[in-house]
Amino acid sequence: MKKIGITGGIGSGKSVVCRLFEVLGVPVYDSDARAKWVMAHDPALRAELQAAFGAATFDATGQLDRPYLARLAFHDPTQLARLNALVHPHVGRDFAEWTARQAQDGHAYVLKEAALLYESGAYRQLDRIITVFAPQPIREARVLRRDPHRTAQDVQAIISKQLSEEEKLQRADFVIYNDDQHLLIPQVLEVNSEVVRW
Ligand SMILES: CC(C)(COP(=O)(O)OP(=O)(O)OC[C@H]1O[C@@H](n2cnc3c(N)ncnc32)[C@H](O)[C@@H]1O)[C@@H](O)C(=O)NCCC(=O)NCCS
Ligand SMILES: Nc1ncnc2c1ncn2[C@@H]1O[C@H](COP(=O)(O)OP(=O)(O)OP(=O)(O)O)[C@@H](O)[C@H]1O
Repeated sequence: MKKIGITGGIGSGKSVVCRLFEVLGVPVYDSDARAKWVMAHDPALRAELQAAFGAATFDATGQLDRPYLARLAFHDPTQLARLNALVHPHVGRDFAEWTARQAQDGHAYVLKEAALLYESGAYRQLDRIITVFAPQPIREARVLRRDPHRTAQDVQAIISKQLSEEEKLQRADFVIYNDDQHLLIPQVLEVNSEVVRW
């Protein structure tokens, strides 16, 4: 079974594009959601996070304090590198287990959706990569609409922690343009046929 990565900067529209692939019956692994899940549920990881980032990492009810971690990680490269080093190996293992389960259902391919496929090294587990592209002003506007708690400065700080779109475009096997100029569905159908054919 082929393993295809789908990446793109914050607000590029990865999740929207993945919903279209799901309509075609393609299983999608959502790295962001799974990272959130392991951080909430894996006792060893919770202990490691608390040791690395202090008692404030979890609130009084035991929930991960995401705004606290976002302030630390998205404004300090050392803290972000520590967080990534703790979380990404868990996501890599979780993806391998998930993929093994999907293989039993006879799918031609699965998708792994992640903002950080190259940065995390996850691309090495994958056969081909799709990049979803949108220009930065459009991405910023989308994220500010979607996440009212973030400021333009927050979004720019996150963008500065991600690989440039130019590099993602250069390294991609397929590009889907989600720039308000191109239609998404025909592009998804085209990529799907190429992946199935190859
Ligand atoms: C720092 C955290 C707690 C902030 O949580 P918050 O709810 O504010 O943001 P959320 O998780 O929804 O992320 C928003 C967007 O930021 C970007 N982003 C997330 N993590 C990272 C990262 N490590 N580096 C660069 N960009 C990132 C993505 O585009 C993401 O969709 C959270 O992002 C986190 O735990 N990140 C580390 C895990 C990770 O790398 N996840 C991304 C894919 S595996
Ligand atoms: N073509 C589009 N037209 C209008 N709105 C869009 C379009 N594509 C995405 N959006 C909206 O922009 C926002 C960002 O899209 P989405 O959540 O899919 O991005 P993402 O790449 O998954 O971002 P992140 O890295 O933050 O997870 C969402 O609110 C989504 O509904």
